[in-house]
Amino acid sequence: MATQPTDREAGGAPERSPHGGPSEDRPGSPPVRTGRDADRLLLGALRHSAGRTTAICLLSCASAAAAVALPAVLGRTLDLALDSGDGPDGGAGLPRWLALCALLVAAEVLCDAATAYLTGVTGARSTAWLRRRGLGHLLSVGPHRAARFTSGDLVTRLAGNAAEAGHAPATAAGAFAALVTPLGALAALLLIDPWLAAAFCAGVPLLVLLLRAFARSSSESVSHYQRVQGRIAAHLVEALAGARTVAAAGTAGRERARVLAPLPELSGQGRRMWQVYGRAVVGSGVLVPLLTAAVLAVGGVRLAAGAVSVGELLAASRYASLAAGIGGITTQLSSLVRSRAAARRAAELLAVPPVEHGGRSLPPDGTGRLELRGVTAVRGGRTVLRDVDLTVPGGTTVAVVGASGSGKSTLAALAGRLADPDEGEVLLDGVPLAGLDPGVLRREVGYAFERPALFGATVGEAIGFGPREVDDRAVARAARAASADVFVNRLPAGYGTALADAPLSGGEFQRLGLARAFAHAGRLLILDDATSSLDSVTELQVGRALTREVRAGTRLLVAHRVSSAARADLVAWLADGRVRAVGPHEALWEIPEYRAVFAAGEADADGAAADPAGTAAAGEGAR
Ligand SMILES: Nc1ncnc2c1ncn2[C@@H]1O[C@H](COP(=O)(O)OP(=O)(O)OP(=O)(O)O)[C@@H](O)[C@H]1O
Repeated sequence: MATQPTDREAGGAPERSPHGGPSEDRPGSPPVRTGRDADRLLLGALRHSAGRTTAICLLSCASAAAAVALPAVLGRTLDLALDSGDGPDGGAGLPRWLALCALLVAAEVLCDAATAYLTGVTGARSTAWLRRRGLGHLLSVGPHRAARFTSGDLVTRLAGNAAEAGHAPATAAGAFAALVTPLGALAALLLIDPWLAAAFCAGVPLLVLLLRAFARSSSESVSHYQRVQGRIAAHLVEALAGARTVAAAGTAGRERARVLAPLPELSGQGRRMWQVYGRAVVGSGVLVPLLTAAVLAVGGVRLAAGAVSVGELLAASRYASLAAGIGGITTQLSSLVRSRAAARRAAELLAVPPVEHGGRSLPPDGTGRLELRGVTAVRGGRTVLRDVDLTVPGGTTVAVVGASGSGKSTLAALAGRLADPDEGEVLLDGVPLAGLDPGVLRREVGYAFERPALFGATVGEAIGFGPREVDDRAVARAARAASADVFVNRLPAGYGTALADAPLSGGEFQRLGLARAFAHAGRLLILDDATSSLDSVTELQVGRALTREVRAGTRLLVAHRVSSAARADLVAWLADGRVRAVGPHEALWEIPEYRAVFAAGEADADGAAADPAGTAAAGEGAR
């Protein structure tokens, strides 16, 4: 058995990395250049939202310009108001300057509101773009390669990490604009009086050092934090998938401890992040008032010397705070650091190479001849199948048998290209599967699994779900062949019953999976342990219907029961990573080791062993 239901359903024998991240020891693993890949991904997101990002930039710059102009206009207004007491014309133009002040305040507020709206929209759209790309890529790499990530880790990457990375374009635009205000304020200080600008600039190197240290330490702890989050999510998904086993074993406490084991590490990294952030905020919090005070002190001296007016001093004090606002860029920087770390995790997913397909078709008159030539498959560093040669003539049914763990599911996955062999090739009607057009491949090769995943809103849709459209009659026919029609008709709305409202037993679930495979049967149908939950009578009925009522073609059945092997035209017996023998069941039955394969699996081994033709099928024990 493969490690967990989803792997089994995917038909692959995925390799797991013990730490839940990408497996680095896999042969053929891509080199993960995630730093550069992350930047490329963020640039892609930026290009995707170029229009909105530019608008954010322009609006933020307009708001910054209004903020920078306001102190000068206020200063001028103050000077005019002070002058108005000196003579009858002293206050001329004051109302206009007051109106300009009001206009600038209104412009700043409106620009900020529009920026906030666009920032939200851009973040959401970029996140959606990243998620679509990630999900599309994940589906294109195939179940075997995707299995290097655990489900929980994938959810974290596609949900949380994509959202964090998706905010990068808007944050970058905001950060750029956040520089405009301090730089504009510095320029204004320079214009009012160069000494004021010089007083401010004396403290700038300290501010730069502070920001650099922050960016470095923050990046490291944020990456670590996100990795630990992914690990917790992976454990949680495993625990939820195994909830029944955990409850039955009474190990809920132990499971909770396992899921939450990385929590102290997460909390440590969280504290470190806050410490780094806190240090930066305190640093800039101390530096900013000091800079403002220095500018004001120099401004006071210059006022006394008559080099600046009272209004200009008022403007200078405001410009000093605006220029010191460069320290506030820590917030944007922190957000960008998080986005980049998150983009790195999303880029790891995108670095997995997609399955490459050819564009070839199959000969129209092909019968479904399947050939495995020199096929080797390595799983977890162990060679599960070694140099396997197997030919299944078109239109025949071959049962693949062997002890548990002998590689039956691995072979079934390779036969329909749910995974590629590490060496050798698989051909269908003479065409290598790797060269086939993906549409042709999925139309002509069908699968049913031990634990199928059902998609669609209703039971009927779940059966009809597949590479081609099937009408209601075909759905009903397939359900009949899979012995599913009786229980489906008993459901409140028959085939129209919502899947969520259909209480299904394991065997009924399996029969819906079989019905789906039958409805879409192409020239090769692979049933990987897909009847294991059926009682012997139903299994016999399904076996017969498969020959008579489903589109004729080649069948490859992973079988554990004597009766399944006995009904097949040929049996391929796997042992020690090789095909030990291929032949009719009756002929193989003469070999004691072959009989022993079933003796271990059959509850009524004695009866079964004495019945090579499997005619005691109705009495054989379910596995
Ligand atoms: N992801 C994986 N990492 C490491 N080893 C794996 C992985 N998947 C499968 N294997 C190993 O490959 C071997 C073959 O697995 P496979 O599922 O093909 O066996 P099987 O014959 O179908 O077994 P069963 O009859 O129990 O279902 C097993 O020893 C299994 O432990």
